[in-house]
Amino acid sequence: MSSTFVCTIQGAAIFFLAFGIGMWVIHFMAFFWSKWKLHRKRSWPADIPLPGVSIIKPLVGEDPHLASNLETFFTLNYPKFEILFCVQDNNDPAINIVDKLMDKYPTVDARLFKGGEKVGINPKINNMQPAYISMKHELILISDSGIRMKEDTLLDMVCHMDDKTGLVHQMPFTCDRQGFPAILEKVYFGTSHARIYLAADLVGINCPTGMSALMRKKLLDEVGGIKAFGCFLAEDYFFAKSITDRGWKITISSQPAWQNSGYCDIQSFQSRISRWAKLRFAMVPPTILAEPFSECMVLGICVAFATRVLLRWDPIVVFLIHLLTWCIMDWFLLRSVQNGNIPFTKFEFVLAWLFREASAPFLFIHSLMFPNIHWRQGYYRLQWGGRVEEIAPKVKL
Ligand SMILES: CCCCCCCC/C=C\CCCCCCCC(=O)N[C@@H](CO)[C@H](O)/C=C/CCCCCCCCCCCCC
Ligand SMILES: O=c1ccn([C@@H]2O[C@H](COP(=O)(O)OP(=O)(O)O[C@H]3OC[C@@H](O)[C@H](O)[C@H]3O)[C@@H](O)[C@H]2O)c(=O)[nH]1
Repeated sequence: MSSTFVCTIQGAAIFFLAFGIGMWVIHFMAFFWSKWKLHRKRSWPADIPLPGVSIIKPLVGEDPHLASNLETFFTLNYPKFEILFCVQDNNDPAINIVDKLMDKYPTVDARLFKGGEKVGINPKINNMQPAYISMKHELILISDSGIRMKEDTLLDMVCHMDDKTGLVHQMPFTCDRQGFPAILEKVYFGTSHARIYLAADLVGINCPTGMSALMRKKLLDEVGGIKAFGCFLAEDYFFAKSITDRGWKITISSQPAWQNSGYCDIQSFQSRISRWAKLRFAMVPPTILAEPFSECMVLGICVAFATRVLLRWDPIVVFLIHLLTWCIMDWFLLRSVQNGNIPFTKFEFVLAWLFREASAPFLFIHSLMFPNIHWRQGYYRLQWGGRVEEIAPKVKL
């Protein structure tokens, strides 16, 4: 064997081992941060009045949980807020649900905006724009249609908005629902996704998902309002980037986001995760290189190879120990994020976990091979950097 070849193999082994150690550090950082940050109540100074919040709810169509999810916004325990529902289609079935809720809670300040306004490509921004220009409070909460609130969720978010903070976001998680797809979603959002999300929050890396984001409106107004972000599909990432670029902090709140969509199936879960991956690849291209190695199975193979080359350890044994310890760490992280009873057995957890971990590399390859995006009614092509253009719905996605 030539010495160049030996050096290359040893270099690769050292790289994989270092990456493996890095990922184990991330496991511990995420677990520590989940214990430190999540499910810990904060209070608001008694001598300062709570700021008003305009809650914008962009809606497209209905699902079996929509009415009960939306109702949780009418029963929030918060002194000063308005709810601004937005639908882009004048015949959207969500209109009926919103009308009924507004009749049921006449004392809650709520309005419905129909038709949106075309200010860019991002359909969610277009949908929200009319509400944005008529909102009246200093804080804006953008909250996706599938989100459910507890009575104190809004207060919890506002309590994290200190003088230096410009954006408070909720870490995505899920409500307890029945069936394997629901278990899979909870396992994903409580393990793999939570790990990176918490570690990123701990070290201040911009990693927010826009399903529930509370912001200072003046910070959006300073750069031209939400319409300035209409050229991006991942408006959430660029809201946060714009805010941190100006020296403000972003943080997660103590309650995770309670996603509770009435439609829960494996295919829509995977296409959503794949859509997010395509957004990340376009916005932050180094993730294309880093993500596969941050996945349990791929990293396990790499670490088994590395320890074989460097330490002569049995690769099968190393791989199996890696898998087992990763799975156990994930179970503890999930329990910490859930902060209560896990609504399924350990056997169901292992099944969902294995399914998710084994399918992750294939989803990654699929997302790279088919980079165009189908989101609700629209089809889009992403450019490097994250700008987007609309395309005809003819390409395989
Ligand atoms: C030895 C160190 C290895 C570090 C490897 C890290 C590899 C990154 C792996 C996965 C990234 C997953 C990010 C999950 C959250 C993002 C969810 C998402 O895609 N949301 C989009 C849709 O709402 C949103 O538009 C995207 C926002 C963020 C994109 C930026 C991702 C950068 C992630 C880098 C995290 C590094 C954390 C390191 C912590 C020490
Ligand atoms: O055409 C659309 C699509 C979506 N939306 C709204 O946008 C919100 C998020 O939509 P989905 O639930 O389909 O999508 P996701 O949960 O994957 O969204 C996530 O990824 C993309 C980001 O831009 C979002 O901010 C983030 O929440 C919903 O409230 C939906 O009603 C629109 O208003 N119009």
